[in-house]
Amino acid sequence: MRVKICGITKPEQGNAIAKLGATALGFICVPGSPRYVTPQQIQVVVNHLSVSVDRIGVFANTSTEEITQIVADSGINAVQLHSNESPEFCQKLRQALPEIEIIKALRIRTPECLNQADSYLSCVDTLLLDAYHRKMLGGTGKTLDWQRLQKFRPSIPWLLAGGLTPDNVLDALTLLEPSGIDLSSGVERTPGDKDLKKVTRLFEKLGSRV
Ligand SMILES: O=C(O)c1ccccc1N[C@@H]1O[C@H](COP(=O)(O)O)[C@@H](O)[C@H]1O
Repeated sequence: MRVKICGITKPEQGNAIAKLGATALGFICVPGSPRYVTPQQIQVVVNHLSVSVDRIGVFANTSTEEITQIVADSGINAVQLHSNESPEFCQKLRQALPEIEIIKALRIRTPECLNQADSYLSCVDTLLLDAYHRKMLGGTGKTLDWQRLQKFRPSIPWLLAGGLTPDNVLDALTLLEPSGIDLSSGVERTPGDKDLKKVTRLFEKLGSRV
């Protein structure tokens, strides 16, 4: 199972988290987020890594040109689209960046929102489900109603996000079988400052599932 730890801002924390077992690190490329990092800051974290992990840039309604530039400048190898990006936009991005994994996040406000997934299946590599928040795009700490996701079985891989913590992750995984999980605020002290004790506890809880 993939384990993405998102909102990395510090090189030593990124490397420690990768060594603890994360398969992906996430970098917030959304100005205004307390976890925002520049392409140059991402590059420093990437250069500091002593183990191989995916490096996922998180974007919100950013142009294909800007994403392409940030990919070139930062060393990320996957792009997570976390706002209202259309399937047409995803298709355009795929043409611009054929080698880069495209992850489309769906922020689930009502059970009907899950139906949106169908229109992205042919133009992205991976889906991600996050909880909807009226004022914040992500990193909210809000959980989804996992019971209601039990019928969500898309034909492409998907990641479960939204308010996961070392304490609740096994409850989620008892109900669901995502291809991976994504945690941010549940393993930090303050936004952008990861708590390595919480990350260690996460991997202890996950055990052989990783
Ligand atoms: O974390 C942010 O600040 C952020 C900003 C804009 C878009 C997405 C963001 N984070 C994403 O939020 C989810 C889960 O967060 P949490 O575990 O509930 O705190 C994750 O996919 C992040 O990539």
